[in-house]
Amino acid sequence: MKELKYLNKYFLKYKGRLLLGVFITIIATVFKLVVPMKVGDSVTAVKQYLNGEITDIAIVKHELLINILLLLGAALLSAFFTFIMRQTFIVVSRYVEYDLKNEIFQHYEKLSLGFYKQNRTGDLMNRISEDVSKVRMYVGPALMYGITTVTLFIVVISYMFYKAPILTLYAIAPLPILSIAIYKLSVLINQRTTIVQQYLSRLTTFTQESFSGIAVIKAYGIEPRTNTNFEELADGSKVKNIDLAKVQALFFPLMMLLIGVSNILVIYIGGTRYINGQIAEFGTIVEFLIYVNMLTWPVAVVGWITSMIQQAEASQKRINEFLETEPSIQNLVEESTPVDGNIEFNNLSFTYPDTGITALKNVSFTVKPGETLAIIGNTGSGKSTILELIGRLYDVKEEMLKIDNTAIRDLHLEDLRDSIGYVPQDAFLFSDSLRNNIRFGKENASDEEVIEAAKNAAVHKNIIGFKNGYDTVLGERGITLSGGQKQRVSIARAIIKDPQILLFDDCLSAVDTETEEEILQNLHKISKKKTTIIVSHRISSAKNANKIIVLNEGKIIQQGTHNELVNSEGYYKELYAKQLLEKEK
Ligand SMILES: Nc1ncnc2c1ncn2[C@@H]1O[C@H](COP(=O)(O)OP(=O)(O)OP(=O)(O)O)[C@@H](O)[C@H]1O
Repeated sequence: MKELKYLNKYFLKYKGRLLLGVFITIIATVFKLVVPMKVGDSVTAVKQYLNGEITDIAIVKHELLINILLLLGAALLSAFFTFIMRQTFIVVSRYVEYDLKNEIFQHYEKLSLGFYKQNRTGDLMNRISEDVSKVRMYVGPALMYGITTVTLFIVVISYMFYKAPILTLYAIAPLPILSIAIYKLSVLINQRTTIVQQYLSRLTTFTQESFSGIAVIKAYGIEPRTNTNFEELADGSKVKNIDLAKVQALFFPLMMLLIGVSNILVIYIGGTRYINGQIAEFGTIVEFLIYVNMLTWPVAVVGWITSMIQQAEASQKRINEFLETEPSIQNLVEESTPVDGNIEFNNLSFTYPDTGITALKNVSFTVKPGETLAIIGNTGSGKSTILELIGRLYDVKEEMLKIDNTAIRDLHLEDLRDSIGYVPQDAFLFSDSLRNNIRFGKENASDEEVIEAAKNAAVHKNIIGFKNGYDTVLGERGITLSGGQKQRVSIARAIIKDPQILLFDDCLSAVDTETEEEILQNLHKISKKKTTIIVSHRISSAKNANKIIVLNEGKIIQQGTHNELVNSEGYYKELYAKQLLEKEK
């Protein structure tokens, strides 16, 4: 229960509703008690008439009528209060589920990129959906049935002892066995359910990947292999589901068996004691039979509740693990720190904490507002890492990276990120309209602004060519757009933000050279007072930059302007010659 203590704050938040729930549960239970009482009284009255203890049939009829009315009233009231009881506990559990999901999601969003690299997306999703659902079972049904059971036990068993103590002992004797058996069965059911869920999630992942990668599957003609793999997984899932069904099938027969034993004991012991005169009223036996049946479900529920709590504890532990994870990148300043965009790398070396790969070694350069820096280099030479550090996705030593002469960690994190327009290498578009995908950079942007940004990113013509224009909804991961179109929508998103620093990570790789030229010219116009960094493999993207640095294995091996670099021996000149040759071919 240690982990579940985390939920106490929610119990406190909804204490009013919960207390009302407890109160209503008690009332509903008391009304439930009236039903067997009145059935017992009715049977006793009939028996007394048959024995000749009551001679006037009118008296018996009158008592039966009163009993029926009371019975009906009590049953209706009990049903009504049971309905209200569900409205309190189950509704609270839904509120808690909602709060907890929001809390987890908001916490996820605060966590640093490293966290997402270390944990699989499926796992993150499972904790926010599956685990929260299991925790809800503790807050809702487990609590509700727990309170109902305790109330019913106290009220019914006390009354039974009051009526016939010895008979009560016999009647309730099999109930603990039932509770333990149901508990054991529930544990088994849970174990098998977990396995079934694991199979299901493997099947879902496989199916999702197959559909996402359908183009590759078709191109390689591996549909038969994919079908076989699916069949194997589905077969495994089927076997585990059958295993689960077998133990589930035991649940009700086991319950019936033990109720049967209790009933036999009540009839036998009750009958014997009535004959011996140890029980005064015949109706007591009938009354007890109803009580035993009334108690059976709550007793079975004890086992179920126990396993529900165990599962919730395990789930809450997994949730707490993430909730207790602190974001490795934290905002350290209170006051607002507007950013001008003077970027300074000072002998910066950086090693990725998770892999230990040293991506940058003694890198130094400066870029000022109004300037464009181009970074050229082989794959894996550390170009993207430079951009990630400017966005403070990772921390470095204070003196190594400054913006506006202030260590990057001394800038307000929100101000820093607000001042950056970042276009990643792998353009990610949401399954939404093109307009909203561009607006993502500026939520309240007008249609004119969206069009202007799209024009600057040289994608406007493509967009208006679509039947629905800016309202074209993109499929999952923007599959309706070509690679180059996706890159340009992603550029438009950064442009519309109108940030002080623009970071382009090899985002023109999929556009032809003419379009590249058009975009670069537009960028030149709009970034007159901004700091721009363009990462590229192409000389054409870099040539007009104020400064170019060439990276190799994390080190700057050349720097200068295009003219300076083409006139000195080295990587840049060779690349230029190679790309010029390719263009002429
Ligand atoms: N998130 C990460 N965690 C650990 N190592 C990383 C991470 N990102 C990059 N690296 C490693 O750091 C090195 C530099 O990578 P980086 O992405 O900066 O290169 P790049 O020059 O941008 O390459 P490309 O042109 O292929 O995009 C590589 O060896 C890479 O494997």
